[in-house]
Amino acid sequence: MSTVIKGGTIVTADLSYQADVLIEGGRIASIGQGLVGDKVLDATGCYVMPGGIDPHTHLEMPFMGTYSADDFESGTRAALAGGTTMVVDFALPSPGQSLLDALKTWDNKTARAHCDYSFHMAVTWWGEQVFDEMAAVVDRGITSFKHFMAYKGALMVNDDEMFSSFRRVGDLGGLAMVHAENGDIVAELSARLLAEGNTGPEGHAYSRPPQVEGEATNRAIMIADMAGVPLYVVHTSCEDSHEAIRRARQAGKRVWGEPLIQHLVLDESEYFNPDWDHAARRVMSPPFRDKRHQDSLWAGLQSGSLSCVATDHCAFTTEQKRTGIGDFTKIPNGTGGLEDRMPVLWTQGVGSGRLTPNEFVAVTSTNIAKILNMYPKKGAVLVGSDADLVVWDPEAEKTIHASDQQSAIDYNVFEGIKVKGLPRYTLTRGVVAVNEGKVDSHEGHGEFVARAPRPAVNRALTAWKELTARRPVARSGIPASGV
Ligand SMILES: NC(=O)NCCC(=O)O
Ligand SMILES: [Zn+2]
Ligand SMILES: [Zn+2]
Repeated sequence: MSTVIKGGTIVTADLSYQADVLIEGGRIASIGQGLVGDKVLDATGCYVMPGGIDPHTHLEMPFMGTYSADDFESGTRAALAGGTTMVVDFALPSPGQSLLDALKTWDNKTARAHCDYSFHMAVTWWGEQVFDEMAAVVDRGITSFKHFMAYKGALMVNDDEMFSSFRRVGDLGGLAMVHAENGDIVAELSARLLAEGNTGPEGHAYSRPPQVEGEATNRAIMIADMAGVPLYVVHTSCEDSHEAIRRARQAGKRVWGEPLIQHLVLDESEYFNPDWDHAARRVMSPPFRDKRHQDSLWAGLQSGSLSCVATDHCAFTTEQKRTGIGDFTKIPNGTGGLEDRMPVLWTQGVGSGRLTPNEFVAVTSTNIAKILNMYPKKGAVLVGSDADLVVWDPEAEKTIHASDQQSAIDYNVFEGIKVKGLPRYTLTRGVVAVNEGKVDSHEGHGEFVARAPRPAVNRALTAWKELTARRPVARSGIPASGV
């Protein structure tokens, strides 16, 4: 059966034009005028865009003694409700665990996924086994490797481990990723704050000032440069980190930065709320910042120095957050946003004139599809691309309330925010998952998306490194090695 989307304006990262889209077998079969299909979706007054891709989620993630509350069922349902048609989650070996065992665990979480998904692999420890298994992970279609520079004593890796891992990622044609915060300093500041009686959720923000992020971002950039590997910096939250990324890009380094929708629109005043639950529900790393940092992130999206907007969706219930009463370091870190990323970014970005509709598509879908080497299967409206599409009604409005969200948690950090711009239809590989604004998605429809290495960038970096490498000076009569 074929489906035709009629009467809309196609909006991609580089073009806007009026055309119908014909879908057959889950893919875009034709784009043009007057197309005919078995089923018709009316897109009059709407934009037809590539579905969103969220490159940063933690569904059913074991973390800080518990599991994040949204799994691949509720998480991907929430994604589709908000116009996101693919998520990329993190397979997370515990320190000492085989990467391939961790991958099996993550494979087993996905049976009920409503939309397509892929994985990044986290490198949480280093050794010969990790070195060897990374090749098998790449063969499985997972080519991006995340390193935590924070969470000391749990997930954090040190500089020597990161350098070894980055070099291996480079050789395999992969992408290095970092959670950039100086974990040693965070641990020191946390201990001092607790000793001084600063035990509330605001202590979390005080323990992670922008400097810890700026320092770690710059360090990761320099280590990646020395290793000859491209680098993706997740949840860039502040000018200090953005500045390091901007400078690196101006110097020709292959570095990308990812702000979160939370950091773009929510600020640190949330942590000063006298209601403990309110503040703790917003505890995440890095924490929310002030307006100066938010302006920097928006400017980065506008100018291209920041590339993708994600959610880092890692949702915990109020009950789970309360583990940290009396000690902020025990509050599970993470917030939700999968259902809200696209409508909130559209409203506060396109609605305010800070982003064009084309830039919106670039930062929610196309850029990451290219960075993760799945373009134009994903992130495009082209003949042959997967029909992961959102028919976006720029006039549809709602106020965000936890009471009508898909996520399993009991609150929403965007509660009360008004959005204008919502999906009329969301299609996942041609199957309608949001119909006339109502969620009607299909458990188990989601498939794993394997990604091939992208050796061209890595080869270019390696070739340049080799060409410019420091070499021994040949001296007549003096042997290179001692006698
Ligand atoms: N960001 C956060 O606070 N929780 C999820 C894990 C991570 O990305 O650091
Ligand atoms: Zn992180
Ligand atoms: Zn994360």
